[in-house]
Amino acid sequence: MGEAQIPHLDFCVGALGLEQKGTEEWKDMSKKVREACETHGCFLVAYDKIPMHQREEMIEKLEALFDLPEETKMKYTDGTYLRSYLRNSNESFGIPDATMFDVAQAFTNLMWPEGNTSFCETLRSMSSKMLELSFTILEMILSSFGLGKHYKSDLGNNASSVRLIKYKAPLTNDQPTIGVLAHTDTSILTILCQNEVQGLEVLSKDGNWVPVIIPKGCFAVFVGDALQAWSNGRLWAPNHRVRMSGHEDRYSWGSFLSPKEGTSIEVPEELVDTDHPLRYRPFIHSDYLSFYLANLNTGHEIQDELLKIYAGF
Ligand SMILES: O=C(O)CCC(=O)C(=O)O
Ligand SMILES: [Fe+2]
Repeated sequence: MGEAQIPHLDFCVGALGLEQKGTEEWKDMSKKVREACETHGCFLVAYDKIPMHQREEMIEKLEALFDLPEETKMKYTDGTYLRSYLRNSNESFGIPDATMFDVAQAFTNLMWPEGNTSFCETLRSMSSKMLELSFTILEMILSSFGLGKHYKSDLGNNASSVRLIKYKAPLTNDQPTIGVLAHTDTSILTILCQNEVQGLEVLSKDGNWVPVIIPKGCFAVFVGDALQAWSNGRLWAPNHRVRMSGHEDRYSWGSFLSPKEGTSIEVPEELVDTDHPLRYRPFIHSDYLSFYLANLNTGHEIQDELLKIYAGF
C-alpha cells in the first residue's frame, strides 16, 4: 500500500457547499469520509476556512513558544499528562479547552507574563477552527450511517483539547529517530497540521507503515479509539507514529475531539446485526483513558490493542 492511497478529500469552499448540509454533494462527501475512516482510519483534507497565512503565522508562534527558556515552559503543569509541558522524544504542551478565551489567556500569560495578545488570539482561533472541522467530519460520519440523531446525544457530549508539539531534527541523514512511538489516539477524532517537515506514518490494515505526506494547506484526520468503539469497529483507529530525519525541526498542532469526562461509550443498536456482532461493552471513556495512560507504549513497534483489551469481547 502506498501513500497515494490515503484518501485526499477537498473541503474547500467551491468544492463542497459545507454550509448546505444534506445536499447531494454533502452526502456524497460524507460517504467518502466514512469510507476513508473504515478502510484507512485516516485521510487528508484540504480546508481553506483556515487560510494559509493563518497556518504560517501559527507555525511562527509555535517556534516562539518553544524558544522560551526551559524554566518558563516547565511552569505549565498541573501534574497530569493532559495539561502539562512534557519533554521526552519531543516537547509538547497539552491544553484542554483552548477554544475558551480564559484558558487561552491564562496559558499565554503564564508563558509571557508581559502579555502576548497575538499568540493568545492564534491559540484560541486555530483551536476553534480545527474543532469546527472535527464537528463537520463527525456529523458527516454519523449521518452517513443514518445516525445523525446521535450527533446531538452521546457523541455530541464532547470536549476539545490541543497538543502543540516540537520534534527536534536529528541532524543526520542516517537512521530516522523516533518522534512519537506507535499509538492509537483515545479521541473521537484527531486533526493534525504541521510545518513542511514530514515524518508522520500510519500502520495500514495489512501491517505496513505508510508515510502520511501532508500537502501544504492540508490537514490529516485520524479516527480515535472512542469512535472505533462507538461504531462497533466499523471505523478504525490506526496505529500511527512520527519518525524524524534531516536537519529541520518539525512543529505540529493536534486537535483532539474527545468524549466529555464521565461519558459512557455505547454501540448504538443500529450498528449491531448478524454480520456485525457487538464487539465492545459499554465503558466510561475517562476510565479507559486512565487504563490507556497506565499502559502507554514504551518501546514496541506496534502498540497493543488497548481498546480491545479494555472493552472488547
Ligand atoms: O505530530 C504528529 O503529527 C502526530 C502527533 C500524534 O500522533 C499525537 O499527538 O497523538
Ligand atoms: Fe496520535
